[in-house]
Amino acid sequence: MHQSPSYWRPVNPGAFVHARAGETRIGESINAPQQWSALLDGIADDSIVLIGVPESIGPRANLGRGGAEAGFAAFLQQFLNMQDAGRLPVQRLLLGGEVDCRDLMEQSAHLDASNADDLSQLRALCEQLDGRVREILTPLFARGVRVILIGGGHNNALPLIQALAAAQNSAVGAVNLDPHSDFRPLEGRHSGNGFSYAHKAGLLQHYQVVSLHEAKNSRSTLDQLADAGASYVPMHQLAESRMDKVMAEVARQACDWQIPFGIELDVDAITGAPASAFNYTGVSFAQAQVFVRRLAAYPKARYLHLAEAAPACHPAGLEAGNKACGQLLSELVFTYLLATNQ
Ligand SMILES: N=CN[C@@H](CCC(=O)O)C(=O)O
Repeated sequence: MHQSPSYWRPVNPGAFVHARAGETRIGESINAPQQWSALLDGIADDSIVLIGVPESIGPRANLGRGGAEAGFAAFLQQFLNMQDAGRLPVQRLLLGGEVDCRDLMEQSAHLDASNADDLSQLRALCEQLDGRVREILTPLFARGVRVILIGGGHNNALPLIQALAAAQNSAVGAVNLDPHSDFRPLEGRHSGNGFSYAHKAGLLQHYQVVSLHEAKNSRSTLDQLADAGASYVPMHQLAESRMDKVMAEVARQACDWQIPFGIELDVDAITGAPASAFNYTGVSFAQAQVFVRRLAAYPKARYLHLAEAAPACHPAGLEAGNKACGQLLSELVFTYLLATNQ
């Protein structure tokens, strides 16, 4: 019997499925253990465990907008109602539940990031959340599985890196598709400094950002990034290059690291994707798929982190945002499943 992490909650796929006679929806066939011990026991050699973190404390503690708390539910609503027609490798997925963020979200609800005291409290709550995410992920990585984490804010990169490093007993790497480096100062935890905290702790040995926008990062952030030995492909260079060519080189470098690494994707990198930092001039969805596909093919790529999808940030409102986030996140999960299935 394995002790369940204090803040783990199973997801009941049946609550999302609209059944239709003669069809099998993914939510009807997916393995979604309702006990932590059953989740661990259900892990096979090629399993991929999918975990959600329904929170927006990190983005708000970074002076951004809320909404990312609903990204995981939008994904589940779409993905679990898609067909399991036996053609895509969905049977490798274990729906591994979610990190319980309800009490932290409640405590954060009245906090106003424009007030200094409230901002410190938001950052303290974000640090508490780090511990919960890390506690759930560490035993999963220790079992050798790949993880897909659907946020929540990009703050959850830190506990992902901490958990992978703890399970591997080594520093790790990360490749991030993001206009922002999230290498902001160590000013208290939020969605903009997951990688700088991980670097400071000696856990992030290699870091590369793809499609970084050189006017969406401060001078001090870019200087810190350079001092850390991290590299990036500027967004303005990407516009003149073919994504598959760029990613072949990025993936070759990640492979040369010879350490486990994570695939980080902030959906605000994608043009028109609902997110706190909504982007009208980002990469196309097809380019984001190339990013995931090229990296996921490597066995040392141990996780995919889909961060910052925030349905309420869609210009046409919540309903459109749920649809958009549900479809974007589902397709990125399919892309990852296919790329890791070779
Ligand atoms: N992870 C996102 N980082 C961006 C987000 C800004 C926002 O939420 O508006 C940053 O720190 O600049």
